[in-house]
Amino acid sequence: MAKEKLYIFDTTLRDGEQTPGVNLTVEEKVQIAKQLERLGVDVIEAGFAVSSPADFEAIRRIAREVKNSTVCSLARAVELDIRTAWDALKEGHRVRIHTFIATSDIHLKYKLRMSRDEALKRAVEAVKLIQDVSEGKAEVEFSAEDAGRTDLKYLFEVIEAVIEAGAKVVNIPDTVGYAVPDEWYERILAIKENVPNIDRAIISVHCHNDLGLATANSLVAVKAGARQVECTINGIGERAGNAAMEEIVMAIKVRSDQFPVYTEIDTTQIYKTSQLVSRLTGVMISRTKPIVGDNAFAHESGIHQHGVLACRETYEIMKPEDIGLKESKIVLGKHSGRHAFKKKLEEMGVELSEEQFEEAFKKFKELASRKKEIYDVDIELLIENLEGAKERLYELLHNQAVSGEGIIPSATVKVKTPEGEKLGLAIGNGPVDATYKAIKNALGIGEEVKLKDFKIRALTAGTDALAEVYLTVEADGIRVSGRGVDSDIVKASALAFLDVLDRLERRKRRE
Ligand SMILES: CC(=O)SCCNC(=O)CCNC(=O)[C@H](O)C(C)(C)COP(=O)(O)OP(=O)(O)OC[C@H]1O[C@@H](n2cnc3c(N)ncnc32)[C@H](O)[C@@H]1OP(=O)(O)O
Ligand SMILES: CC(C)C(=O)C(=O)O
Ligand SMILES: [Mg+2]
Repeated sequence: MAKEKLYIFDTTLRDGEQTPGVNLTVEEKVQIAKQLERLGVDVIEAGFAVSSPADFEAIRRIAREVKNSTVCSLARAVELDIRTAWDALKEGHRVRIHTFIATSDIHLKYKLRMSRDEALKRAVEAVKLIQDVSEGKAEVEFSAEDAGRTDLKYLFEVIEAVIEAGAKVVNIPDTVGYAVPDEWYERILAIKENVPNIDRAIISVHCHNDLGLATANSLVAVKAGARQVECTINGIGERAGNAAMEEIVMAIKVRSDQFPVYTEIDTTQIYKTSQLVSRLTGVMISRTKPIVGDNAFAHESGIHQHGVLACRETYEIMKPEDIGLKESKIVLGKHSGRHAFKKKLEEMGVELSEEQFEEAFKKFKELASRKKEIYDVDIELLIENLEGAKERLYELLHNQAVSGEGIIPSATVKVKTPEGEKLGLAIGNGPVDATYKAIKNALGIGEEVKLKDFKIRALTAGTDALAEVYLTVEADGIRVSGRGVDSDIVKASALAFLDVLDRLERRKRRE
């Protein structure tokens, strides 16, 4: 059977922004909206126009600047909300007003203080008003807030009435994340089977994650007939958040055998979008978050690493490239085995006899039992110790860096090399940058050595702490890491850079 399209309605900029502690500027919202457009979402809910001048302006800008996704504003079943939403959207390409009213008895009684009949009437009036105010130019979506806890028969009546009034999308929210999958499937199926005019509208769902079931509930709803899902990037949103878009989209892609639908999301944009949203909202992504967490494509245990090295699919159900990541990670740690360790040595260009290898592996396991993260440089050091101490090619004889308010940062270094002492001078973006440039000048190194990673951490507490700098550079396709320790951060950085250059030179000679 031919698959049907599942519309992806992104509410990162509306429900996602309701995450406590999140407040995006207009510029940030526009930046995220453009990335959502590149990702290929069908609808961007850009905000709630009446709620603040900033939201109004963000919706107005997004409606004007986004061409390939429908832009939407939320509006209560209130005339001012609807008129304000239309004012914000009217210059847009394809726009939608999403109006809502709560339909559960608990919301009607305590929050809205309305009867069921009154709420139904307000819903119908709101749907009609959107069409009048926008002269039919805005698409109409209606949500029955707290539909998960609404009396089913009354819910059928509300949905039938709003469709009759002109709603083209009827959204069924599990506002408080109370539903469980079997029950939610039955509810959506019941709507499909009992609302007489349901074929004139798209059924949508909007699931919250209070019980960790938002993705599961969204997916069963699709099986029951929903053809729009509302979701957010990284699952951010009110309380425990909304259904995470990346999870829904990848579940439908990876398990296409299970779903009668496809999406038009460019999944290779997922990782980039997730990082952008995390950076701008300040909501960190848990390492174990499905799809986009740091560990989603990382393997630390020996048995898994062995499997993945032999055939990726043994432990990976999707490709990192599918979400826009370059590759999966083999992380060395205390659970790693010989296969992964050997692979790492190969990548580092290290060749060992069988005996040396066993010795190195033993030392690696000892180190990994004490240390949380094992960097390449830790392994380099381990191998060096195995082979006996080597004389260094470069030695830092002198370094001086000047920086401060109103001063152009500059540095001088003197380095002992096999060819004699070399002096370097440079200015830079800061004392460390100037020092690196000075070292490059002293050693005659150009742009071919590229800095790939720079980590600094305090080894001890207090302002006199020892600083440890870890550095990775790439040159001529070779990646090398180095380390430097000193109580002076600039000197620790210089030592790490010379360490890395030393290893790079040895590596080149070895190869
Ligand atoms: C489930 C959801 O996520 S719904 C969306 C939630 N998002 C937000 O609330 C964020 C933006 N909200 C806001 O900026 C403000 O709440 C505003 C501007 C919308 C309203 O502010 P205020 O007028 O000060 O009202 P307040 O927020 O205190 O109370 C909500 C009012 O809206 C009414 N209301 C709530 N939902 C609806 C609805 N769907 N249709 C009509 N009226 C509604 C409430 O009954 C209450 O009315 P009352 O003032 O007559 O008692
Ligand atoms: C406005 C509606 C759709 C909502 O966010 C909810 O019910 O959770
Ligand atoms: Mg919500």
